[in-house]
Amino acid sequence: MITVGLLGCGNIGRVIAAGQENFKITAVYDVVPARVEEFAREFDAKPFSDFSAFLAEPTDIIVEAASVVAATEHAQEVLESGKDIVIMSVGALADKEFRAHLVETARELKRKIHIPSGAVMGLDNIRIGQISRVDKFVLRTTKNPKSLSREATERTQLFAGKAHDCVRQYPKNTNVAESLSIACGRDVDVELWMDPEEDRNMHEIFFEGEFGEAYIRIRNLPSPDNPATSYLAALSILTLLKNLDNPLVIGA
Ligand SMILES: NC(=O)C1=CN([C@@H]2O[C@H](COP(=O)(O)OP(=O)(O)OC[C@H]3O[C@@H](n4cnc5c(N)ncnc54)[C@H](OP(=O)(O)O)[C@@H]3O)[C@@H](O)[C@H]2O)C=CC1
Ligand SMILES: O=C([O-])CC(=O)C(=O)O
Repeated sequence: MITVGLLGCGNIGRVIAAGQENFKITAVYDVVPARVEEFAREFDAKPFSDFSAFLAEPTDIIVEAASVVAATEHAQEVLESGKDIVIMSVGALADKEFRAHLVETARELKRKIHIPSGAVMGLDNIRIGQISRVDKFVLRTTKNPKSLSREATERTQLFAGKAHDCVRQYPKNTNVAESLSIACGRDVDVELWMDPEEDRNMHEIFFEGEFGEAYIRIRNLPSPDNPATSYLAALSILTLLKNLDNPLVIGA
C-alpha cells in the first residue's frame, strides 16, 4: 500500500481522500489547524500543524493540493527529504530558476516531480512540442465570474499574454497554463475571459505545428466546494495516485 502525505485539506484533498483504495493518506497538513483536525478524524490520518514533523512522518509520497505559495515554500524540502512529490499548484513552476533548481534536486536524488493533467486534457501528446516545430499554441480559458471571485454583467477579457505572467496574476485559476507550457516546452499564449453566460470552467487549446493542427475544448463542471477548481482536476490527481503502482503506463 502506497502511503501519502497530503499538503492541503481542501476541495481536492477531500476528493482524493474519498477515493482511496490502493493508496492511503496517513499524514495531513494544512495552514488551517481546525481543518486538519477534522480531515484527520474523518479519514483516519495523523494531523500535523508543523511541516517538518509532517515531512518526517514515514510516507512514500507527498501530494501538494494547497496553493502556489505552499508549493513554492515546500517542494524543495520535500525532495531533499528523499520523497517524491505531486504538485497541483503548478503555477509555482512559472519561476524558471526555481523550477530548474527543483528538477536538478530531483535528478540528483533520483526523485520524481509528478504534474497531473489537472483541469485539461491532451498533455500527453502536447509534449511533442519539445521535439518538433510549433507554429501556434494558445490556451483560451473562460470562467463564470464567480469562479474568479469577481462580478461582471458581460463577457470581459481579463488577460492576454504569456502563461508565466497569467498564472502569477491568477494563481487560483490558471495553473493549467503552466502545465501546458511545461508539456509543450515553451511559454504558451493565454487568454483569460470571464463570462456570466458560461456556467462551466472552459479551456480551449489551439495547437498548430509540424504534426498538423489540434483544437481541444474542455467544458468542466466546477467543483461544488470550490468553483475556481474544476472537478476534473481532482479526478485527475486521484487517477494519478491510483496508477502509481500500475506497471501498465498509458499515454505517457
Ligand atoms: N493543475 C491544475 O490543473 C489545477 C490546479 N489547481 C490548484 O490546486 C490547488 C488546490 O485546489 P483546491 O483543493 O480546489 O483548493 P482549496 O482552496 O479548496 O484547498 C486548499 C487548502 O490548502 C490550504 N492552504 C493554502 N495555502 C497553504 C499553505 N501555504 N500551507 C498549507 N496549507 C495551505 C488552504 O487553506 P486556505 O483556505 O486558508 O487558503 C485550503 O485548506 C490550488 O492551488 C488550485 O489553484 C486547481 C485546479 C486545476
Ligand atoms: O480548474 C480549472 O479549470 C483550472 C484552474 O483552476 C487552474 O488551472 O488553476
